[in-house]
Amino acid sequence: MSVVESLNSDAKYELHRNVANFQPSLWGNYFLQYASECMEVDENIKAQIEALKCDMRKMLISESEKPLEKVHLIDSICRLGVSYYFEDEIEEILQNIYKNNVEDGEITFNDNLCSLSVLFRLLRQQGHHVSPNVFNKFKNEKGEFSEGLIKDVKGMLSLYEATQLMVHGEDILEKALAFTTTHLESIAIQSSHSLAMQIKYSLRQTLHKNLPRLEALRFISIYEQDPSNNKTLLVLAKLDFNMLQNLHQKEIGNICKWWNNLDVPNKLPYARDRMAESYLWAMGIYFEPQYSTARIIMTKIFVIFTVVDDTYDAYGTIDELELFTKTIERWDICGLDNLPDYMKFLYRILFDLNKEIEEEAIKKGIVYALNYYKNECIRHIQAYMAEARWLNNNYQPTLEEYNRLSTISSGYCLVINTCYIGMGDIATEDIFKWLSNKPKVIDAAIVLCRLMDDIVSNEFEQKRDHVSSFLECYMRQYNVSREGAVQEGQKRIADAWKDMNKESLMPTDVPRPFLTRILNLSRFMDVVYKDKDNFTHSEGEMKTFIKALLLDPMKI
Ligand SMILES: CC(C)=CCC/C(C)=C/COP(=O)(O)OP(=O)(O)O
Repeated sequence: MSVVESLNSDAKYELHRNVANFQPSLWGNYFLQYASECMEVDENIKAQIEALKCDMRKMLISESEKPLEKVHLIDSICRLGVSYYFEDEIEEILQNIYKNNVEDGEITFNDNLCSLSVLFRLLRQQGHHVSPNVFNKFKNEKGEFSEGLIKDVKGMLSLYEATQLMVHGEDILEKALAFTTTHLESIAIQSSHSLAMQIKYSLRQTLHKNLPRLEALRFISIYEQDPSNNKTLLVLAKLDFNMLQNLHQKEIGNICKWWNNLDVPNKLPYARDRMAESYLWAMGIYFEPQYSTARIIMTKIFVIFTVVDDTYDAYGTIDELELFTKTIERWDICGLDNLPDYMKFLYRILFDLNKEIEEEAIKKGIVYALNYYKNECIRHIQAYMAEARWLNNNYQPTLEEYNRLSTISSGYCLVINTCYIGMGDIATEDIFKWLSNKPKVIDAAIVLCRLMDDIVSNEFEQKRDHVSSFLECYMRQYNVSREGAVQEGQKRIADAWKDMNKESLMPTDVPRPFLTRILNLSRFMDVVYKDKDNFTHSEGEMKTFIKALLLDPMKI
């Protein structure tokens, strides 16, 4: 019996299935047109980029530029999305500034609010401990931020962006955040110039929490309008944007071909088909050319586990799910006979993905990573199963029970594990050991992911039978309103950002590229789950992001 026939026969026997009515994919096989065997970049473009990089490098290391001018240049390089070409130079320049112009954590430059805020943000971004006391000089005798600052809109905006790097206990940054938010909100309403547009954007999407590709896309158009821009840098950013877009198009094209051949949307029509959205998630983790294979594997993780999630959350019956879970625990392709056809099909897809990950780990010489991947995968599925049992038994978990399980079922432990495999042999066994001990930075990212998802998905999920989320558990346990629970969730999300910021300061537990992946995963949550679940309901902003990053080339 085919999978579709077996689905129809289920209907005849009226098995209780919990269907979620997800919208079909917006993209179908649109991306198939980009599928390509050749992943090489056009030689001519490569040469142009190389020449521009060379000029920029000379500018960066030249002695003539004043330190704060270099700080602004570095800021533009980062925001235009090309800092990955100049990592060593940027690190050295900021290191020198830190050595020469920071004493006991205090920045000794005496400059305007805008420059100091940019410098503070860049130093923190690079992991340097700098004190926010540098902003004390902008306070009045009452210890409040001086009203005179309101006229300095650029400075206010820069300070606002700098506050996003705050860690726990930084009262001055909390105050700066409240002060700048209030005033920027009113400036944005009153004013109509281009700065007002930037303010509106930043109030909704801060720089620190934005996905690097989206920031590059936006900042290129702002930088282009800036009369004092650096033309070499602007052209480099535009050419690089198109070069990356071209590579990303080929990757999503090849993934689309694989997905089409599997024919999942027809065979498992109950599940979300979010191939393009999954690619954006993977591209959010790493966009650089060297992560091409890693992006493809991560897209497959997201798109397949979305189907697995919908199988556990909605379609599968409890008996089928118990069988499926046991099959996963055996980690073997044998013994599928007991599974219904639709699950055999799903299991085979998952099995093939595991094989692909295994081959990649062997190729990269990091076979030790596989055991961690397997354990995480099984733990993740077992958490889905436990939630399905709760739902089946109408069990209402306590907040502690919910937190324990839902942080595993969020999938972020599995996602982080797999994305490290894609980083190759810099991912030593110690990195996986560190990860399996759930360090604070991982914990923070997982809590953030769980809560952001729960806050925005809650209403849609509760339309069908769905296990309690953080909101229900918190409301029950503390007898508070939904609003009160949302507020508590938001406070925990803000705390999680502070933890992540703190854990990213030197000395870090692991090299920075591993922290960048976690930061990017959290950024994806901020961009996509801020006020609705744009991954599931992908017709709005998500469609705009995909179109802007993967369809529309940049005009040079
Ligand atoms: C492994 C991962 C992260 C896969 C990504 C796909 C996915 C399950 C997204 C969240 O869906 P959801 O909002 O329905 O999730 P949940 O059921 O956990 O609330």
